[in-house]
Amino acid sequence: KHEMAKAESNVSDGLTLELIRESLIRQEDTIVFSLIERARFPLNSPTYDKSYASSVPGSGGSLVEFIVKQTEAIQAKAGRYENPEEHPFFPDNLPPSQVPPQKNPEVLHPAAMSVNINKIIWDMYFNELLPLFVTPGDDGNYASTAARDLECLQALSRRIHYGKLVAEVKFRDERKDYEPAIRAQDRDTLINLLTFARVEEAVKKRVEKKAMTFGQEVTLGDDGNKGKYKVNPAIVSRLYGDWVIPLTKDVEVEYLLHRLD
Ligand SMILES: O=C(O)C(=O)C[C@]1(C(=O)O)C=C[C@@H](O)C=C1
Repeated sequence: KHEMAKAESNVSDGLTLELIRESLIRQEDTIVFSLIERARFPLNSPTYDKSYASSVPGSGGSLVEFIVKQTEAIQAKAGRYENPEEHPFFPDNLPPSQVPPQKNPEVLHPAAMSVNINKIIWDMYFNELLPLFVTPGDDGNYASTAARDLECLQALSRRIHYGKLVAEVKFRDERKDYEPAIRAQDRDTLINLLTFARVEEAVKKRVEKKAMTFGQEVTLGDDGNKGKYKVNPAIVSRLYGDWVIPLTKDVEVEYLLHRLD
């Protein structure tokens, strides 16, 4: 199947829309599982409270900011952000990679480097999404809570910034259609070109089903827990419909606008 997809593509590096969509589908598993893991804890609002962590040296903000900045610094040294699929939430003052450079194939246009919408993802996650899928309350597990938040943020960020690869392959496949719109810097036409409404509907239905499947209570014996899920499947579908897909499309448009620079 993969070989066929490759053969159909005129692209030398084997990048095809079909392969990229397979990766997006696989990443749905990671996102749904990371939400389930976060939902084990209640909101735990001190995790996000600037006064709670103010005595932690170098936190400069909340406990979650401290965990994310420190983790990103370690991962930067290990070469994580040399990979074009990874984007830091706090790109300023990250230490350089200390591992030998990897030979990542140059798939994307160099302008891709400047597209990072993690600030928007951060605000969406904490202000809109989190209150929808965790229970209110406080069990004191703030460090674990922050670690789970980081996993959700990284999974969402990777998926949304995959829009760069999606856009690149669409551009190569339909250059004649995309070039005039890019020259005219015409966002509306670009959005129309890159939108597949039926694919979006399928994505939303599939993530809802994954939330039901992965988030069910597994018991031996009676089915007293039937219909109870660890994360509300309707909210996972809404996460995709309201945020993940629109933000992926924003990344696609931003990337395409600079594709001919
Ligand atoms: O699969 C694509 O073609 C994408 O561009 C990805 C995606 C998505 O975010 O799931 C975004 C826009 C399309 O309308 C369909 C799906």
